Amino acid sequence: MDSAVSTQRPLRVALLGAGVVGGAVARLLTEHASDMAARVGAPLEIVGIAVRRAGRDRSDLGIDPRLFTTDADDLVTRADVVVEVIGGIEPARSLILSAMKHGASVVTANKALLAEDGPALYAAAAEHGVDLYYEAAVAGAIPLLRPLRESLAGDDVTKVLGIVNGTTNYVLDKMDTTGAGFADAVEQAQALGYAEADPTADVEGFDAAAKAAILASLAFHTRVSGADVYREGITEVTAADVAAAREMDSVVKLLAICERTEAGVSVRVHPAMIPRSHPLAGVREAFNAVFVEADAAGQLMFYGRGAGGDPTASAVLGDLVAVARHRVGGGLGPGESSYADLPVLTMGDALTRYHISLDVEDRSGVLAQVAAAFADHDVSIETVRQQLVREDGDRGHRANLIIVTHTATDAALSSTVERLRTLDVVRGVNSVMRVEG
Ligand SMILES: NC(=O)c1ccc[n+]([C@@H]2O[C@H](COP(=O)([O-])OP(=O)(O)OC[C@H]3O[C@@H](n4cnc5c(N)ncnc54)[C@H](O)[C@@H]3O)[C@@H](O)[C@H]2O)c1
Ligand SMILES: N[C@@H](CCO)C(=O)O
Ligand code: NA
Repeated sequence: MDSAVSTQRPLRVALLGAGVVGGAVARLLTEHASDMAARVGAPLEIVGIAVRRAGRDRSDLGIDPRLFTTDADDLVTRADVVVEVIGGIEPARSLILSAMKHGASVVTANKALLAEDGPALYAAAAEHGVDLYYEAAVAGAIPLLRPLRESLAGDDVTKVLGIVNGTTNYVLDKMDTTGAGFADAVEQAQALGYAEADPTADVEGFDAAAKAAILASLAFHTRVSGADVYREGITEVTAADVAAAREMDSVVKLLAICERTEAGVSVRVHPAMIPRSHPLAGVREAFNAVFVEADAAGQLMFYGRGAGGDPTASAVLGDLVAVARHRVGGGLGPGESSYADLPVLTMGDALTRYHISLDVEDRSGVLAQVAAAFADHDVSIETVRQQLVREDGDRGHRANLIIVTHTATDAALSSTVERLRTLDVVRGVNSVMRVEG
């Protein structure tokens, strides 16, 4: 340790939560204490770790057991930096606000809270002159928020598109490659520490929607909350959808899509087919990948581990070093930037493409009726493929019709599907999936 470090008073770090992420943060912070001190310019001293249950054996973390406390309210009043890795809205929000009020900078991995109440946290940070950093909240270990918030601050971001939930990517990957069932794959993701405490947040797309809100807010200098994000999870993705994608030489991925258009910003999370040749199709297991498009920079791609204890702790510790440096050398990181205040569009206005697989009667005039449903909604068809399926009793042959559209508004596309469902000649809608890439 250099002499400058040893003469600085230690910075007091309070850790809230010792679960998957908190445990990894505590262990790595202890193992790398002298390097961290050299990088910060002062030693980092853990003054306490708030846990829900005292007395549990946590000897694997290599932490003095006397540091564990169940009194988080007290702990946040006696720290220079508070690291919140409890998750959820309360008591995380009250603890963060109290920490700031008592002068502490905050590092958090809590996307749910940021997407629900980010502006209030930013306002409190500004009021009390402290930092709020949260790189771990989106795409875990991948440096993504700092590039958006700082490196690209001089550019105009037009689109952010990516896979930001490791659990669902793991599940879809296992369903595609090993034929694993949905429940088994979710259980494996939980055992590996990828899933949220309640995996509903992952599989229903809430986790990805929270991340999309954070990404859109930073990318477009506009407040976007989790509630503004159109959301569909993966629980409705069927084996038929995965098979339909395979037929198209495509895969199904849960995508987060943030776009700036003439009219405003569109932010959505839903499963979509992407061609196997697309770089996002090659993102396997619990990995994350995010494309960013900016006017001057062009296309950028970020790839890495988006979940798991150590990868997430890497991002938390990077933030901890950044805010601790500010404590030593003065200054603050950037606060909220929402000056652009662009309108957030509804899903109906989003521009997308659909892949639709229909079972139809195979006789004259059927294609014309189907085509008319598209034309009536001003949706242009890109390709149509027909396969004979089998005899269907007295009703003659049945065929499988696979239609891929050109780009249209989601409102026009979904109305088209509604119309198709009402046609007598359409015997069943096998699969409807948006297409990206
Ligand atoms: N696991 C990941 O891969 C990952 C990745 C990125 C971000 N995150 C985020 O990190 C945060 C923590 O996630 P995790 O996976 O470590 O969850 P976890 O459930 O493993 O850990 C949370 C811990 O907080 C404790 N806790 C709950 N309420 C508490 C309270 N009032 N006081 C003290 N402790 C309390 C729980 O007992 C638990 O041990 C969440 O916000 C999550 O969204 C997780
Ligand atoms: N549950 C989240 C953790 C990372 O935020 C995921 O699976 O991606
Ligand atoms: Na990150």
